[in-house]
Amino acid sequence: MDAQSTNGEQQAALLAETLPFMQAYEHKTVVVKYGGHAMGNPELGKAFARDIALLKQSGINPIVVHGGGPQIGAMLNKLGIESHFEHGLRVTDQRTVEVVEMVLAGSINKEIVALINAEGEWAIGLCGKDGNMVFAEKAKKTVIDPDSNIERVLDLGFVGEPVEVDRTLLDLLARSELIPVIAPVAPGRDGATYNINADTFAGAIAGAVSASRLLFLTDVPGVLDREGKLIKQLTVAEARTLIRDGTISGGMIPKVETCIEALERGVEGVVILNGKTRHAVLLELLTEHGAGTLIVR
Ligand SMILES: Nc1ncnc2c1ncn2[C@@H]1O[C@H](COP(=O)(O)OP(=O)(O)O)[C@@H](O)[C@H]1O
Ligand SMILES: CC(=O)N[C@@H](CCC(=O)OP(=O)(O)O)C(=O)O
Repeated sequence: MDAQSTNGEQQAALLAETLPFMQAYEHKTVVVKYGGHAMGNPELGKAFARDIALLKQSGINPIVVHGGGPQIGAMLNKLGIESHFEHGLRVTDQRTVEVVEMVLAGSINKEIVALINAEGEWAIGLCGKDGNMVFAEKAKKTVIDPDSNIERVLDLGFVGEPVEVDRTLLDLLARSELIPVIAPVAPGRDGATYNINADTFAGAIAGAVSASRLLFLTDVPGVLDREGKLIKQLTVAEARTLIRDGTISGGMIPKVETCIEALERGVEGVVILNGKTRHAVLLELLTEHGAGTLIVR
């Protein structure tokens, strides 16, 4: 067989594999959470934007929710503002929330919009404030102290939890050429601006629009066990045990908690995968060999 026909056969095999997936997702909504740790490499950023553009061109309805934790950290550092995390969430005072809004809804949001637009699509940058999309309340987070086993309430300042999501604007955009790119900042009915963990925000959006898939792009292959090996599938009960025993820690906690809530809200499939793999989104959605950790009921 000559090289040309081998190449042709490979292309046909690839098409045969991807077409049924494309058909299955046609007109379906896929929420992609693009984490701050998965950003930063221009080549990978372009590949991510290409994937999102291709989804839209294939008749799928992508919604991007992005984070930017490391980028917020760098800006706070520059400004000499200290910040620390509790249970994976940034304790946020008034000055910090101003920086969070500037970095998330400002520079990062517009960078992602520009990357997708450069792929020939029409992206629109939003945050929870736009179109009355999301309203938040001060987060009421409690944790059990592992030493004393006593529950304590965390005061995280202007950290919010989404309590109302209005899908009107997202439904309008789904019927248009526009791809929403959303920063996890939202107003409260009290007039304050809240900093919302991007994973939590993505879960709330995915739940409100009854997404078919919610993908979390991060900087690790998925949920890892104590030996650092990828766990390909996790039930909700197993995930809760791994949080309790400390195998899942830091930023992975809100991610996994969100996966659990999203499944409970009726999102069909939730996956945590490595955003540093080229074309991670396309590979996950359109091929048999899904990467990352699939969380199931
Ligand atoms: N069991 C675990 N498996 C994988 N990652 C974990 C685990 N426990 C904690 N982590 C940490 O969670 C991080 C991913 O969460 P986070 O830093 O919030 O990323 P992102 O910015 O993508 O949301 C990983 O880089 C890793 O350091
Ligand atoms: C309350 C809270 O922790 N908010 C996050 C929002 C950004 C975020 O979640 O970004 P990643 O997805 O890149 O981690 C923060 O201030 O870092």
